Amino acid sequence: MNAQIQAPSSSSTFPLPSLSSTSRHRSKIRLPFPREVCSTQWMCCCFGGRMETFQNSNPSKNLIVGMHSLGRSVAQSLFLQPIRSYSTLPGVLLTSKTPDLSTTSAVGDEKVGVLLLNLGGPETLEDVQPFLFNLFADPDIIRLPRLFWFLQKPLAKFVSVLRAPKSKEGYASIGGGSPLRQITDAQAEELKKALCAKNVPAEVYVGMRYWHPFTEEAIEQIKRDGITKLVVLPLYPQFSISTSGSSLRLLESIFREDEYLVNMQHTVIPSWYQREGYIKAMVDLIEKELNKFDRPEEVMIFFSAHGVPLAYVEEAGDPYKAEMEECVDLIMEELERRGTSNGFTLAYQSRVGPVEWLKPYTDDTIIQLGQKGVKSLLAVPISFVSEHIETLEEIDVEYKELALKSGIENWGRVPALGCEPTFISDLADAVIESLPYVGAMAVSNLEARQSLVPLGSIEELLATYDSQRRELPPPVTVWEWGWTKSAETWNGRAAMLAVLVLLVLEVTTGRGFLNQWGISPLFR
Ligand SMILES: C=CC1=C(C)c2cc3[nH]c(cc4nc(cc5[nH]c(cc1n2)c(C)c5CCC(=O)O)C(CCC(=O)O)=C4C)c(C)c3C=C
Ligand SMILES: [Fe+2]
Repeated sequence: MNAQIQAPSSSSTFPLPSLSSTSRHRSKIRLPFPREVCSTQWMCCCFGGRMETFQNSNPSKNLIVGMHSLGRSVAQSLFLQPIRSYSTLPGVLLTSKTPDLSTTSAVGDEKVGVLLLNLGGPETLEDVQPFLFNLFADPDIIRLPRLFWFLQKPLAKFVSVLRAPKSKEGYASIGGGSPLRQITDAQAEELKKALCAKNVPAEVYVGMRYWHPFTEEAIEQIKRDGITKLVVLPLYPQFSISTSGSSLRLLESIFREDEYLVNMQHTVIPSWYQREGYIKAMVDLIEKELNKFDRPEEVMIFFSAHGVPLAYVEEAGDPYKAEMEECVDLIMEELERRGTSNGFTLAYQSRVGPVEWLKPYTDDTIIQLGQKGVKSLLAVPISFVSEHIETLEEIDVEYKELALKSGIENWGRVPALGCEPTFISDLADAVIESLPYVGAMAVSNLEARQSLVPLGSIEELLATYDSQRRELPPPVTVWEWGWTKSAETWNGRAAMLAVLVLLVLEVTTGRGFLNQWGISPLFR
């Protein structure tokens, strides 16, 4: 084990250890949290000791990977806990997957709730522009330098109006709206049933970041229902500042303001891509689609993940890329264990705006694969567990067309997990495993709240990988003459500044180009 763990102080986070990867080609996983001194007892119980116990009693590699998943997910739910809950760790961690609820008091007098966090999507074409406004108004999506924070909303209005026609076209082509709400509601329903079947009755809520039902609405319902223990489960397998991070940031600000919520015990499972059940469910779906090809062994498995701007990973420390790569490795290892050893590629799709995003890009990669003579391609959407515009339109229509044009003859696509029973059952297990670690909260005064509640820990979690928050250092600082990357960047910045100046003039004087075009009410 190369993991090092912080000694948690009453106000510090439990870190996420870098588990030694079982990957064939992974060099190393970047640790998104600072490596500091560790409470040896805690580390031993939670990781070192536990891993040994499992390895001794169950030498199969399969199981070890599974325990990695368990260790990681439990660790992830733990690192948001206050120090006083960790005296319960060792015993519980060494028990079976389903803890004895009579000792964890997860039910009984307690009312357990699960809050599923998701992105949300426009339900009609009229919703598209306001949905895009909400998305671009999120400082975790458009990250402005501190000096320009006051422009976040006007800029969001501007960008959302500019993008709306293109987005509307996409949503129109998939039936006039996003299926996300319907699918997430169905997942919530199935999760509730799965929890009940595992003897953990719980209410399951859906809180969307950018459209209905908004996270705020879900929280109101949670309060009305008198939930006393809450498990927060973002529906993104891998963590990104722009997705789970943004939702947690919002949740933290809601919790901070609310007396009821400050008193409610909760825990967070920030990412869960390593879970055995999730990996197996993905592999089941891949195998099924592979077998539809005439020659399954010749098919290139093409993982396509939603991209993020490169600076999120390189400057802000977003663990997204590392988690994505590890997730793909785990899936390929499980496939190999089952006797499938196809070639595979990971690429990133859906970039927006002028900055550089994670590479390789999906479109470029498809063209290259065609040039290399690949004839059969199976696309696997990997960053999201529901069908949505980027699977139904971008992959199924745009990338398929590009692939066929590029010389690929046989095309297939793995469906999103949706309500796959193995997947839902694994989510239920993740919730149950996290219950014993739902934190006790401080109630009395602000100081106590700041030092003991997990909320403060969310803040620290966010700060550890995202220390500069919105102030990302410029990706290119030195000017180079010619049609160079730096020239492009500086031109882009100059244009951006000009737009900002025009917007400010528009807002302050009520005159300008938007007025002339008759769209000035945008800023009201
Ligand atoms: C893991 C998943 C996602 C990441 C990471 C992510 C980052 C990210 N997205 C945008 C901009 C847009 N995203 C849009 C839609 C959208 N994004 C995700 C997931 C991730 N986004 C989903 C599931 C959806 C679709 C929801 C649906 O309605 O079906 C859109 C709107 C659609 C469009 O116009 O293309 C935008 C815009 C950025 C800028 C970003 C990282 C900074
Ligand atoms: Fe997105």
